[in-house]
This record gives sequence, C-alpha cells and structure tokens, in this order.
Amino acid sequence: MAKPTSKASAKVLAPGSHALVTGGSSGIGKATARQLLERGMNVTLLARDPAKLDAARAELAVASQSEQRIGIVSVDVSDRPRLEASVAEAIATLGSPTLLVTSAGIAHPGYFSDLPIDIFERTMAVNYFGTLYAIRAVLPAMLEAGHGHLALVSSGAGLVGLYGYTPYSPSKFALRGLAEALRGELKPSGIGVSIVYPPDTDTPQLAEENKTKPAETKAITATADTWSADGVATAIVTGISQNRFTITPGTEMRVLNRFHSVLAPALNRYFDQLVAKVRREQALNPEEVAATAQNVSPDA
Ligand SMILES: NC(=O)C1=CN([C@@H]2O[C@H](COP(=O)(O)OP(=O)(O)OC[C@H]3O[C@@H](n4cnc5c(N)ncnc54)[C@H](OP(=O)(O)O)[C@@H]3O)[C@@H](O)[C@H]2O)C=CC1
Ligand SMILES: CCCCCCCCCCCCCCCC(=O)[C@@H](N)CO
Repeated sequence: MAKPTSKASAKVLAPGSHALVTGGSSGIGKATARQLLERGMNVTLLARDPAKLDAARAELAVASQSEQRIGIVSVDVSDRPRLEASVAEAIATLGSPTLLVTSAGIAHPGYFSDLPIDIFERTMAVNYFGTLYAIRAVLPAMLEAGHGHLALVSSGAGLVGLYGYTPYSPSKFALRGLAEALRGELKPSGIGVSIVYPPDTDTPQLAEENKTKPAETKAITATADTWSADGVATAIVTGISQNRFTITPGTEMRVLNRFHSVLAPALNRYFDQLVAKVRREQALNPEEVAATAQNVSPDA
C-alpha cells in the first residue's frame, strides 16, 4: 500500500540537497547517511566523538561522488547552545537542509532500583531534548524554504513500555508525542514528519547494551527479529520518499504500531510469563541465563 512519491518528498531527497543526520557517525544514523549519499545528497553528520566522525566520513566518502559534500560536526545534542551554533554552521556551509534525521540516542538498560537518577535524566536529555533542540534549530530554514522533512528515530520501546527500559522507553514515548503533536502543525507549511519504530538493530549500541541488559529484557525484545542497520535505513529512506508518518521496520513493529493499545494487556501477560520463565531458569542454572533467554519461543 505504498503511497506514490509526492512532489514535496521528491524535493526532500533531491540530489544536491542537504540532509542533517544526528548520530550519523554510527549504526542506524550512519547507514541512513550512506543511503542519502547514494541518492546524491550532501550530508552533515552530527555526533560527539571526533574520531568516530572522521572514520565515518572516510567510510561514507566511498559511497559518494567527488562533488558531493560530507560535513562533520562534533557536538553533544543535549547542549542546546552548542547544537544551535553547530546547525547554523552546517547551514552556512552546505545550505538550508531539506531533511533532518535524528538518530542520536542512548540506551542504558537495567533494573529500575539499580539505576542511578543520572541515567534517567541523561537519557531524556539526549533522546528527547536532543531531538527537540535539533528540530528547533533546523525549522526556521525549512519554513523559509517552504518544504522539508523531519524523521525522528524512536523505537519499538516507544510503543510499549519494556521491562528493563525504565529510563529509555519514556524518552522514546516522548518522541512519539512530539511527532504526533508536530505533524498537523507543520503540514500546512509543507514540512513532513516521520517517526521510526525499529526493533532491536545490529549496531555498536546494541552490542554495548547487551553487556548489561537484564536477561528478562532480552527475552522480551527477542520476540521481534533483530534487523540490520542497513535494513532500517532502507525503511527510513523509503518511508520518507512516500511521506509516511509512521515507519515500522518488520511485521512485529507494524502490528505493534497498529494495535499497541489493544495488544498491551495480552503482551504484558505474555511478557510476564517470559520474565517468570527466565527467573525459573536463573534459579536452576545461573550460568546459562543469557543462552536460554534467546531460546524462548512464543508458544513456550
Ligand atoms: N540498535 C537498536 O537496537 C535500536 C536503536 N534505536 C535507536 O536508534 C538510534 C541510533 O541507535 P544505534 O544506531 O543503535 O546507536 P549507535 O550507538 O550505533 O549510534 C548512536 C549515534 O548517536 C551518537 N550520539 C550518542 N549520544 C549523543 C549525544 N549526546 N550527542 C550527539 N550524538 C550522540 C553517537 O556518537 P557519539 O557517541 O560519538 O556521540 C552515534 O553516532 C538511537 O536513538 C536508538 O535509541 C531504536 C531501536 C532499536
Ligand atoms: C506480531 C505480534 C507483535 C508483538 C511483538 C511485540 C514485540 C515487542 C518487542 C519490541 C522490541 C523493541 C526493541 C527496541 C530496542 C531498542 O530500542 C534498543 N535496542 C536501543 O538500543
């Protein structure tokens, strides 16, 4: 049921136009930046670590023609004054952006009672406010141009609150609220909004969080397939080209997005069973927790 590519979204992805990608030095952001470069766009990557930004630029240069530009800016998206200055600088260098993709984000899973308050505050500051600041920084230029697109990377954990993700799920819910509220306001100005709900995606972030993720959380997130960053990036770019509001990589996320409030009671009962199963296995065999968590099947 793909909508035809609209004139406005053709402009958003037009060769020679400028896309800003927060979190563009790694994972989903980098994979998306590569596909935008393959479409002939100029891209600015925003992230903190200058070494990762340099490496990403070198890697992405291979996917682009010599006349294409890849800008990199080292900035923390939660630092509003510096982010605003960085976006202004990127606009001065590569022009008014037709597209903003906000992929900068962090996840520190754990048990609620074990997590320090800093993690909750930091997760909201980066995932929610970092996205909000980036949107506010690009919007005046898009409004002046009369077209543009914002693609916000939320998560399946932004549709249902997930065990072990008490700092993270609310930050991704907040993005859903922001996207839904913004959509109608920006529509008359020709600015499109998309919100992306990926399942677990094979990125450095996932590898990192898996080191400390509760076994119960792994059992729950394993009910949806793990995607590649390229697969998610393809879904994002295709979704933008079709001016889709919700972008849901995979059947599980599509069903979850369509029916989350209806499914919630049954899902929560099912997730409770998974948690109980993991707990029994932990009690029987503490060493094999991680392995058994991967083997839980829906009809177990
Ligand atoms: N991987 C997964 O399983 C899923 C991921 N997501 C979401 O997708 C997005 C991308 O995740 P993923 O690609 O896995 O993660 P990666 O860790 O691979 O990439 C995250 C990117 O964000 C940047 N970043 C992190 N914190 C900040 C900050 N404070 N300021 C600026 N940049 C920052 C990182 O660079 P640096 O550290 O140098 O700043 C990096 O470029 C996140 O929002 C995540 O929540 C959603 C669903 C599933
Ligand atoms: C057909 C039935 C549909 C019901 C399926 C329910 C699936 C719930 C699992 C949601 C998985 C979301 C994981 C996000 C992880 C994440 O964002 C972090 N890895 C970020 O780093």
